[in-house]
Amino acid sequence: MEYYLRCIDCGKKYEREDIYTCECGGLLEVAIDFDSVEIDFKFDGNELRVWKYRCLLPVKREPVSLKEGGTPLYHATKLAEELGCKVYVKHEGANPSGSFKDRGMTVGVTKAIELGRNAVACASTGNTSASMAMYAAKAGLKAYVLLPAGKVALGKVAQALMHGAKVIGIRGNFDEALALVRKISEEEGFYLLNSVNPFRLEGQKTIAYEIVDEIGTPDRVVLPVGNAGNISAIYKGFKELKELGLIDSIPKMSGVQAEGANPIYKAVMECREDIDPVLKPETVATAIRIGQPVNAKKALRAIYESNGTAVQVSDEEIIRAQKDLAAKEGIGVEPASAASVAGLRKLVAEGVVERDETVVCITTGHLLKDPEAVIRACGQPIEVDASLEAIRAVL
Ligand SMILES: Cc1ncc(COP(=O)(O)O)c(C=O)c1O
Ligand SMILES: N[C@@H](CCOP(=O)(O)O)C(=O)O
Repeated sequence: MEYYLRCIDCGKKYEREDIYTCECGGLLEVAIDFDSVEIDFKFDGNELRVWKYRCLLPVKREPVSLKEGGTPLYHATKLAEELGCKVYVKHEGANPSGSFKDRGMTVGVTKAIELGRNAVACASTGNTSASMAMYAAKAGLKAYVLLPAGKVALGKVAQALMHGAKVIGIRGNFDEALALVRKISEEEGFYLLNSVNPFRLEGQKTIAYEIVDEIGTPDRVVLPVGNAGNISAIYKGFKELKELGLIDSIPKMSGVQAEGANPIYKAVMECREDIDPVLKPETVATAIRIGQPVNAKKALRAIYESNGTAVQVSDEEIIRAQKDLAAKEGIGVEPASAASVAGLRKLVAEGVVERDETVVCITTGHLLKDPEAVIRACGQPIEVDASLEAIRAVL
């Protein structure tokens, strides 16, 4: 498969692969030469995993893989009953490190090795660091992580530490950490694995491929938006399938943000092509506590070109959706992931989603990522004396 990097703003093409942005400052995307592609997979719902679609992934060597992808797509019957549309939940929390980031990291870390790098780096609200540390460990690379100190869920910090990353908390927010890691990576020659890296997003586009593989093209995909890489990647995946003649339509890409971290939502409401940063983002969904999404332009194009939309939800709505997914559908997700269902509820209430639509909500991370949020939402377990009487009294 032939491909090159192309600037989404000025269109400049690059054969070299060791860059993240264009000379003009624009974001880069991997442009595939479709005439050179030989499709060697079937959409038959079988053997789902990222590397099933290798003929559409821009790597040349054997991938660094931990068997990512192939995540369950649940028919959420109780939510469907409540909302009056057909609802599926694609649970990305079932990936090896517990989030969708693994799809990106398997490609990104493979590219790091192709480019001869021995160290990778990222800024993170948690999941990117957990995933990068895991894949760096598998590949034998050094891993450096910058986190907003005290603002990352404990499960994610634990993963990054245990997989051997050097974890540095900064007294600042995620957006500041990202600006710093971009500079330090350039100075030190670290391979940057945030979603500004176009190769990482290539792995994440396989979410679209897997959805089509299992149920065909849905009418709408609803997902949480933070740094805005995932919505851009999934849209790219659907768009490629359409350009290859493998599907006829593209789902309406619908992004959900927390009220306290909502730059994409605000831009969509004002029909703008770029954002005004939110300088002090705040939400219980720490994974999407991001005020200046690096992929804003790509995400806004994905939303407009697919006739999608954006919606904002409150922290209370997020926690209610998290509890409902867990208690009514048996799907355990972290708060940011539940934003997808909270957002779908709002879109149905506002009449944006039509009753006969087939909707896929992406739940991006596992419940166990953020145990402290669970205790805040559900309280501590009851403690009683070790006797049957005491137990019966609280049943
Ligand atoms: C669990 C979870 N959900 C959603 C997001 C948002 O994804 P994106 O940054 O690609 O918009 C992130 C991280 O960014 C995340 O960790
Ligand atoms: N939620 C993210 C934030 C960083 O996003 P990225 O996609 O640019 O790596 C995280 O898990 O750190």
